[in-house]
Amino acid sequence: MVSSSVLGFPRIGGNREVKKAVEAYWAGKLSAEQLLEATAEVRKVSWKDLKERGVDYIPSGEFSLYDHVLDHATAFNVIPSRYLGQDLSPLDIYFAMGRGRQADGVDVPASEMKKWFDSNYHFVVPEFSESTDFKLNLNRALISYKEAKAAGYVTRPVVLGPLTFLLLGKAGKDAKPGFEPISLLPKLLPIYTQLLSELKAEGVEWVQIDEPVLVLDSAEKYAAEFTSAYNELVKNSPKILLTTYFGRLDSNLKFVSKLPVAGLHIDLDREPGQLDAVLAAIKDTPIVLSLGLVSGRNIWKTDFQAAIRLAQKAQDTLGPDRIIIATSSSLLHTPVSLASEKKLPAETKDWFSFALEKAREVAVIAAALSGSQDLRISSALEENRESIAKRRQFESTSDDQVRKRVAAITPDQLQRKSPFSVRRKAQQDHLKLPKFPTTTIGSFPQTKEIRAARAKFTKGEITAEEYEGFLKKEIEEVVRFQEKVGLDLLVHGEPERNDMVQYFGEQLQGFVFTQNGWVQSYGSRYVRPPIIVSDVSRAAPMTVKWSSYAQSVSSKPMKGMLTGPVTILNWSFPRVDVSREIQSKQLALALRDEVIDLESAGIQAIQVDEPAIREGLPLRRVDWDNYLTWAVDSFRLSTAGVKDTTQTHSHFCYSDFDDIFPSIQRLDADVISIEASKSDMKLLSTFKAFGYSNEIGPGVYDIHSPRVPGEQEIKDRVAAMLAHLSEDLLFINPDCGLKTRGWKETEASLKNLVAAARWARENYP
Ligand code: MET
Ligand SMILES: [Zn+2]
Repeated sequence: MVSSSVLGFPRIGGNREVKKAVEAYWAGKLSAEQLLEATAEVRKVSWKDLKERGVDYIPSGEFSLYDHVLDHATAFNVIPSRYLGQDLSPLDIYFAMGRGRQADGVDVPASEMKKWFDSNYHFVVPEFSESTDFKLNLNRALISYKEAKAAGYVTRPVVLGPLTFLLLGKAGKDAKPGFEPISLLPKLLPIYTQLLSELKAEGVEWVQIDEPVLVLDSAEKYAAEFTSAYNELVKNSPKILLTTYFGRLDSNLKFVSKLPVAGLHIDLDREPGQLDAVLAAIKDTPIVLSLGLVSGRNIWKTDFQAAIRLAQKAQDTLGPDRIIIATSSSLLHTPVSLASEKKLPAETKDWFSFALEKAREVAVIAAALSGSQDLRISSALEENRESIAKRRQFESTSDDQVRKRVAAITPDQLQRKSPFSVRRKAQQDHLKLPKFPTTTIGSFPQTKEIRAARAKFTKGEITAEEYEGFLKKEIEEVVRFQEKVGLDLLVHGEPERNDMVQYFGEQLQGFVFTQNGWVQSYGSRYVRPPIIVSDVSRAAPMTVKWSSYAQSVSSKPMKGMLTGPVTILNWSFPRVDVSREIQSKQLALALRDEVIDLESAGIQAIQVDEPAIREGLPLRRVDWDNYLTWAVDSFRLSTAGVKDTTQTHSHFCYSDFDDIFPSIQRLDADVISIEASKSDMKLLSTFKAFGYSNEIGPGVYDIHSPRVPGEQEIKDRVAAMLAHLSEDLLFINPDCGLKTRGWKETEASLKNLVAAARWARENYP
């Protein structure tokens, strides 16, 4: 019999119960017991839902109040000393690590977060050192297994693998120079052995051990460590399902197929091409293969016929008892259920599958492969065939205008009229910015009033005219504020935006939106990614009204503000019937028209933000060039249509550029702003080493904290920057938008920033 499985489930709860309970606990409105009760209920419902949909292997232990890597670290006693000795409960230590804590005399910043592979989910980076004292504080896998069993469900516990745990971690502050977390493997394995043997003693049949690092190039270096670790772990353990996802095993398959594990999971949604190689490598072993056919990363209904075709191949080679039909990864990256979408047209809704619908999909595919005669299965297959056919038909109805336009893109459309040196002169004459120009990254505080007005407008409680009047008043106030503080290049402040991607998605053709399609970004922060369903085009100008209004009330130059094509694509659920490259170029053309319209409306500087360009980088290095080529071309396509006198800007809120530096240069933006306030100035020497020639504003202070940077502190930063960068190229700005800040600290910080710029003008004339 072919069986079915789900690798992990969203944690938010069907009605955001977990998010609400966690935030209520933080606000002191819920006790720890009440929090745990509320979340236990959500887990119980998830198990029941998965069971009812016919899933054979139901996960447990992957639920989290904040982040599963943080769960794992605290359970294994990997807790930096700064969080200890403050009289905090284990739960509060856990949250302090995730989000920092500033209360009752305790003041500790949060641990670093990083993006989980190429997703928009952030995990808390574990910190290791020679003195890390691994202990099993909590066998979460065992506890959750028992919890599920008591509720009547037999589950397959999920555990983060030892290699992934160490390789995703970093050296803590107390580590000696040159320390590498992987050196702790021998010390760590006994703890895993303890965990696994306790599971075995409890009668657990299978355990899912996640080792997603196996889809990275870097895993190849650790073949010996993987081999010795798993040889050790299998000695006293339930059957191990070694789980990989988000990519392909490639050359790592050589050693992975020889590991003594009972099962292997591969992602066939992302990388269907790896199936043949994997089958060849494991066919003479006893390994059970879990086929990740139902996407854990996107929301499209699975094409059963295509999935069955692929699975049949595996079944022919391995036999029905050695295959499992599974989601490609945890369903963490998808919303809970389509059932709560009341506004999507039925036809559109029929294209999608969220977590619960996906759970049914794995069960149906498995039953079909087992030759089930159940009428419900045959009718599910039939419905799926019809639905997919309808979707294919819809997908084939293209917007020919848009497609032709993409096909007709010429190299000169990617090229500004003159080289930077010529443009720079033209822009100096045109914009007349002083030396060390001051500017901001776009947004100003999104106040309660702004959010309330937006909510009223959405609910129809105020008219479009009233809402527009409100926004114009906001814009004018923000402009007056910037004039008063003395900034040089102004912005309109973005009060109209609900979100930097959603706002544009809502105005473009080709997107649809969910009411309840929440996906975890980090901790209790969830986003609702728009879904791209068809060819993208711009029906009408999107921001021209706001920017030109802002310009009309000031004599200082105004910077237009757009989100870039690659960022809109990476923060949406993309289509799967056309490539990401095509979608990105369609977006780029729509933005190109907007950029040209802004210019025609008298806007002399235009910023196109691309904060997501780096996270979209493929996991395998061989795939980088292709991605970077179309990503950079898309940015150029959106910005290169303007005159030499118009200054283009771009913004990235990170500083990890070493790997992609030539691509940043190739964007050929006149000015870029980057996050350099938290990193040291080493970054800037990279710019110097690569001979970066255009203008640049490395953030002079960190906007992620309410702390006001002193005037002297900013002067010192500017001076340090000038040791690396030419004084003619330096812009002075914060390191990201100010939307999450309050007005008080914004005013104080920007005054100091302007004072520092004035000081620089006097001291570096
Ligand atoms: C995450 S980058 C944000 C850029 C945007 N223009 C803002 O200021 O909010
Ligand atoms: Zn930013």
